[in-house]
Amino acid sequence: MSVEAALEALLAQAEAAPALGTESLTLDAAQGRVLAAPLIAPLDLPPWPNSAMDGYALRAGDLQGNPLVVCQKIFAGTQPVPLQPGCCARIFTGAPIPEGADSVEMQENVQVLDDGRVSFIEPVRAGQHVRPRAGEIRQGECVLAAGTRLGPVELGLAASLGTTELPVTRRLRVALISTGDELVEPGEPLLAGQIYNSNRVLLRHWLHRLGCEIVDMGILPDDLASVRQCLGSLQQVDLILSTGGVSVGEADFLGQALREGGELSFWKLAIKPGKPLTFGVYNGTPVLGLPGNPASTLVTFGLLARPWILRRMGAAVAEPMSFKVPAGFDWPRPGSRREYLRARLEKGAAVPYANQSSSILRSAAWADGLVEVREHSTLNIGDPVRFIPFSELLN
Ligand SMILES: Nc1nc2c(c(=O)[nH]1)N[C@H]1C(S)=C(S)[C@@H](COP(=O)(O)OP(=O)(O)OC[C@H]3O[C@@H](n4cnc5c(N)ncnc54)[C@H](O)[C@@H]3O)O[C@H]1N2
Ligand code: MOO
Ligand SMILES: [Mg+2]
Repeated sequence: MSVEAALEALLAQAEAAPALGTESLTLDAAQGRVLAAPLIAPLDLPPWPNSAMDGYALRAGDLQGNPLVVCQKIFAGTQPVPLQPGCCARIFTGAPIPEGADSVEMQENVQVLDDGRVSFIEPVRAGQHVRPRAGEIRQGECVLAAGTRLGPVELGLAASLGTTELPVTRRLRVALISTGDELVEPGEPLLAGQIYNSNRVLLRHWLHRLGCEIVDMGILPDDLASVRQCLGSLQQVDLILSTGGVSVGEADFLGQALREGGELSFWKLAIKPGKPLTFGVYNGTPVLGLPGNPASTLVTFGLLARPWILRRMGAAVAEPMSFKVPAGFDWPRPGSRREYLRARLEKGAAVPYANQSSSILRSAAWADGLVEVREHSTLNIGDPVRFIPFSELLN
């Protein structure tokens, strides 16, 4: 199955699922969540015209080349009085423009005369350096569309409108399972033949960044009964996410558990790393079985699980932004699978980590992102390749 077909099937399944409930959260609690309804501006922004500069507010038409009398001083946070003809006002950035004024001149372009009047060195264009009422946002406008992921900027914008709470989709409940008799948790002694469970920490943090609630099932032993018992026990979750045990080994049980007790939707993609990715349903709960190799876990989670999770939570944009960069390598022997190399951007070109073995997580720590190398196609140095920055994938 191609990467595109798998992604399409996953997104279709996410969209067909019953919509998640919503909840109202304070701006502080809403970080990383998905807006469940459009944010409509409750007021004009700015609510009243204010000065963009430290200088003098005036009516541009008053300037017939003669100096103006400074009749008031307006600090930000104070209220001005209407401007009389022949007057101008000393004004500071952010302060309200007095009624009757239509422009502001910077103090650098004004000469203060001995008698306190000011003469304007430069011609003044009506409207200059004034931030008009509703110049940024008009009351009733849709400021953030439903499906927007709420980060610092979106939350700041909501605050600028006086919003204290936002409607967001509830957290997706994701059961996280690490399979493998060889696994132990960091902190335990490493006995012969054991390795530390890194996928669990990788995915816990990643799921947390995506706004998910984690039901951590820890490590499952490699036996069918344990896998089926665990899958069967998970009723109240939106997704079962497992790592390991999805290839063709005699200790790989996830596929069998799905075939016997649930539904195996698809298995094996034309992707490297991540070929044995498995997707199915068990007792009505979607099950995503990621490969155990940590780099495979990372690539399949980033490119396939993450879009499913975001779409399931109602995010308008589920897929990461990517862009073309010149390949800093050649690729004379293409394979039959789409490859995602962990690569750095060096002098604007994509340079892959020396060892692309899918068990090497450190390649991702070293890299800036993934370079997509298409199946069956050779590459010469300098050819454009699609680059997906980790800054996109990991958030
Ligand atoms: N004869 C074949 N063997 C394999 C094939 C194949 O097509 N023919 N596929 C290979 C590919 S591709 C991948 S990817 C791996 C995936 O195998 P599994 O998903 O079954 O993963 P495991 O066998 O359970 O583990 C693979 C590897 O990763 C280590 N691992 C597992 N879980 C963790 C974890 N939580 N933290 C850190 N490391 C983990 C595990 O010790 C193994 O070394 O199959 C290939 N085999
Ligand atoms: O698909 Mo695997 O991750 O190539 O080793
Ligand atoms: Mg295996």
